[in-house]
Amino acid sequence: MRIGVIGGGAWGTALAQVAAHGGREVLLWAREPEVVDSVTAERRNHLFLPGIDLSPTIRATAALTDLAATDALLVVAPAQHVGAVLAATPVGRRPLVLCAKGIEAGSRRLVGEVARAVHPDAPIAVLSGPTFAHEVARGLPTAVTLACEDEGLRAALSERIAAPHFRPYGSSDVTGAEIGGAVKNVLAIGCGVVEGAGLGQNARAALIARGFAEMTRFGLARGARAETLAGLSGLGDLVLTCSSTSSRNFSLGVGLGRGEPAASLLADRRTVAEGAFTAPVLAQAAREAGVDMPVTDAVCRLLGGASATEVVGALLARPLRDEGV
Ligand SMILES: NC(=O)c1ccc[n+]([C@@H]2O[C@H](COP(=O)([O-])OP(=O)(O)OC[C@H]3O[C@@H](n4cnc5c(N)ncnc54)[C@H](O)[C@@H]3O)[C@@H](O)[C@H]2O)c1
Ligand SMILES: O=P(O)(O)OC[C@H](O)CO
Repeated sequence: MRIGVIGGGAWGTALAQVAAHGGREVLLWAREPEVVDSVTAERRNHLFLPGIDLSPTIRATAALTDLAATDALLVVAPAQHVGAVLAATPVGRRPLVLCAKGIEAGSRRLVGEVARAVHPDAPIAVLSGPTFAHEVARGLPTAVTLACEDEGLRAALSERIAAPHFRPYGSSDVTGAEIGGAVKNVLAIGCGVVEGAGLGQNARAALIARGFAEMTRFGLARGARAETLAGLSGLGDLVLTCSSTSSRNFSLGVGLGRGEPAASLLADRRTVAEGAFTAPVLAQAAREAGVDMPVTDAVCRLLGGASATEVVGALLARPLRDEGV
């Protein structure tokens, strides 16, 4: 199976490195000409994944049409751009493995829904989990969820993507795998705020636990399975992203918690903090589904300029309730 990767950011490049394990050929499409040039000439991606020597079997291209020569595509463009990039990609009936974590603004569609609308004949899989790109690219042990309804395709993709340090666990719950990854980015911004505002580790643990409760409420309402949300792509990724400044979402929250305005934190950044785009869409989708998501609403207020003191005070002042989901 020849693998194509759409997106030469940190994660697309790290996944290309995994897929190239053992000398297997990979074609990486990057939007930035300097990425194509540096991967081709130096086996490096200075822009998005500096310091990593890439496999010589990764070939880079600036032409999406070149991906016609591959058998399966890993889609690693940011969630807000997946629709446009896929529309320009020859796909047909080839499997799309979706690796972006987010919900499309405007349409409020999960990435899988976007991909199905653009390429209805392509089978869909989702790869998601606790995966900092720089760790994966360095060969550190990592496990992910690989969700696909078709059992045979799931097994074939898992075999093809697995490497000694990179272990996919199969699931048929595509929606659950998508929702965990999208929601955890929003919650990670909240955890970053707790850190930046100096609110303590008790508050962070409470936010992770109550955030997981609202991820579960939203996921179940959208047809996800509880076991998926409690697995690598849900709780596993939530714990990772809520605990480290290696996370762009957590770091954005740290800045907000210190009182820096969202606009300046987001301006001119080359890397993506998906939660900032997903938060308002998720809040709207939750309202429409009648699902209570107070932490997500709080993150929206913080992104809109409200102070951490005011937002956290309002969260704590909500009426007392039983724990549960
Ligand atoms: N970096 C990680 O550790 C990691 C891990 C797992 C999942 N992800 C997810 O992977 C996705 C891609 O993130 P990343 O970290 O590789 O990106 P990145 O932050 O390293 O780089 C930004 C990416 O956005 C692309 N981009 C910017 N504007 C674009 C446009 N108009 N059209 C198409 N592409 C555009 C750039 O080409 C680049 O590939 C995100 O959904 C992210 O949540 C990232
Ligand atoms: O840097 P973040 O916040 O986009 O997180 C990266 C990955 O999604 C962690 O699994």
